[in-house]
Amino acid sequence: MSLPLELPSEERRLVERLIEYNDAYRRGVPQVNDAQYDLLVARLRELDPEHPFLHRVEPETFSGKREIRHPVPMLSTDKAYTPEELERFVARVEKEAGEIGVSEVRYRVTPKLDGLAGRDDGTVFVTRGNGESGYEVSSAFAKGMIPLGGRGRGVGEMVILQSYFQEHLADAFEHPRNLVVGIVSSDTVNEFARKALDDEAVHFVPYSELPSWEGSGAELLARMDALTDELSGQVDYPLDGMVVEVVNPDVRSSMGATSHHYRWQIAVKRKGETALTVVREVVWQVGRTGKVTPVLMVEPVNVSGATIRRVTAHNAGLMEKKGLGPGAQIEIIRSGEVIPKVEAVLVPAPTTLPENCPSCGTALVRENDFLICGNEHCPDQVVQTIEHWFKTLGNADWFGRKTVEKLVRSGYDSLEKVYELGEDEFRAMGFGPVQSSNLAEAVYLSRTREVEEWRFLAALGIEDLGKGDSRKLLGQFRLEDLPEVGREQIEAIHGFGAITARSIAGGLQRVAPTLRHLLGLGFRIMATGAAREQVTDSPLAGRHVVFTGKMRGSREDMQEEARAQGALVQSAVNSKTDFLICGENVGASKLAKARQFGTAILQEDEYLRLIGAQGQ
Ligand SMILES: NC(=O)c1ccc[n+]([C@@H]2O[C@H](COP(=O)([O-])OP(=O)(O)OC[C@H]3O[C@@H](n4cnc5c(N)ncnc54)[C@H](O)[C@@H]3O)[C@@H](O)[C@H]2O)c1
Ligand SMILES: [Zn+2]
Repeated sequence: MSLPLELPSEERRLVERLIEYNDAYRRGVPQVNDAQYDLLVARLRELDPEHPFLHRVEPETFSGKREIRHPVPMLSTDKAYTPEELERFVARVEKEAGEIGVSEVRYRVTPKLDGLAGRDDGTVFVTRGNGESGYEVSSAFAKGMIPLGGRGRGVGEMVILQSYFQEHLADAFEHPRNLVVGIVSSDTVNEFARKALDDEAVHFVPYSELPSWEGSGAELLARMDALTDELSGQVDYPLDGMVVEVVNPDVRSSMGATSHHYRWQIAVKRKGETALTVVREVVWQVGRTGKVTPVLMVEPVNVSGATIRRVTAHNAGLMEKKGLGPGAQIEIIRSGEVIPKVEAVLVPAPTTLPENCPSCGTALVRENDFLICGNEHCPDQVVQTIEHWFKTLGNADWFGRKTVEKLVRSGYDSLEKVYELGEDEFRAMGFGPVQSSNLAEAVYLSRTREVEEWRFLAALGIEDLGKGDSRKLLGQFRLEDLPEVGREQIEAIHGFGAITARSIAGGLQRVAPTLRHLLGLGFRIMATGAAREQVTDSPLAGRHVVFTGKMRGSREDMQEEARAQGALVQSAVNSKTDFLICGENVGASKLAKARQFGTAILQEDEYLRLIGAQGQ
């Protein structure tokens, strides 16, 4: 067992962040977009090309599901972002083929589906997991996922029809993958997912069912762009490039695999595809913090396999400067995200800015490039605040956009009011009996399940105060003291500039009554803040710990002490658990689980010595 006693370095922080982002992404609640994530991965490769994180499949974990080993590993893919990188791949293949005496190598190209990978052997259906073993999600078919071509067709991808997503779900979900993950990972499915399943829009597509092209390396290199267009046009699923692979079995087996990808396979990604279109109409939307921003409704156009109707244009200033009014001809770019951006304006058109808030009619105020609605009871802002709260807390599902809109329309237009809601109130608003009971349960769970202090703070949705800055702030101040913290005190913390400090201080004052009210409701908040920051040199700092069996002392006290030393105390062992601390009469299954996950197992005495050695 190696103890985490070295000082935190950029590299370690970076890896911790990557692990957290990857985990969130695999759970269907990404915290950053793919391009941002890939940048961090590139930075790690620069710092330490040999880092283990870069040489394994980025794992996904679904709790409460049976783990099943794959007969052959399900690996990630190597990536080529430029034609040169693809040329180098072909050169590597041809060299290897030459060495084993194969003169004619065939390549196959298929669209790279952007969903959740799975393997269906006809009896059980398993996710990719960590590549070696995955989680059984056979129930997905009973829920209504359609196995394309029937059961038992091997590896493939769980996806939702792209046109269906654009039409019915693009407003409620950032990415179709998040919805698919939601369907397979939890026992219940939300209202959107239920409808998508009923409408037969959620599929498991075996890779063997995909349209494909086959040819030589020279043809491949000459035609890659055209092939991408042709194949994209033949599928109605979200795509993330093309997969190029060697067909010849002998070349495949001689090239083999790394611990991360097969050497005979590569994903070809375009940096972002662009298309030309015309602005038809400008729709203004109110954001959570009152910013009123434009969405361009454009002449429908096809970009990387998806029909685009809406394009973000960021702010009022940009609308004026670039001339993005109705009739403007624009080049749009789509790089990973579902909603594309303006890349260039080829023929500008004048635009008029709205004077009143589209949601509540309040006169808008101009602040630099932005239009602001200053009404804190503005319905659109309140809806997003409540939605953001539940999404960020992440410990209770069910509060999607449609549901929250209904609450706000019924007068429950603040977090204070939402926490007064019980089953009867939900029914009175017109929710069905099952949904009412689920919603009441979710309100209860969100209050009683443990939540990290920084997450709680970030969930309040204060402008400029995301998760990272919430952590930093709580490293210096206690949550309950924050409303009294002034701009200068925030500015004094490393990493906060004058402008953000002022905006955060203002935001904290605005939410102070809500914060005090919520704290009074007795949330189970795990101190991750000021108290913990001082003990980062404890061997428990940031570690996931589970206590089990009969302890000599009180288990509650031991858990409390562990938390005080910065540990995250869990109730059950999972892949994240670092230490299992055992008292007497420990169940065999807990131990087996710990061994399976490589968790360090400590007896009570050993543990006490470990933390006791600390202060010396
Ligand atoms: N936004 C975030 O927070 C975040 C976090 C982690 C990872 N990511 C993204 O995930 C990606 C890396 O993760 P990954 O390894 O899961 O994905 P990948 O992009 O490397 O893709 C590999 C997978 O593609 C699948 N696939 C789809 N179509 C296929 C086809 N036609 N043939 C063969 N295989 C096909 C396979 O199952 C394979 O496992 C990166 O693009 C990264 O940006 C994002
Ligand atoms: Zn408003």
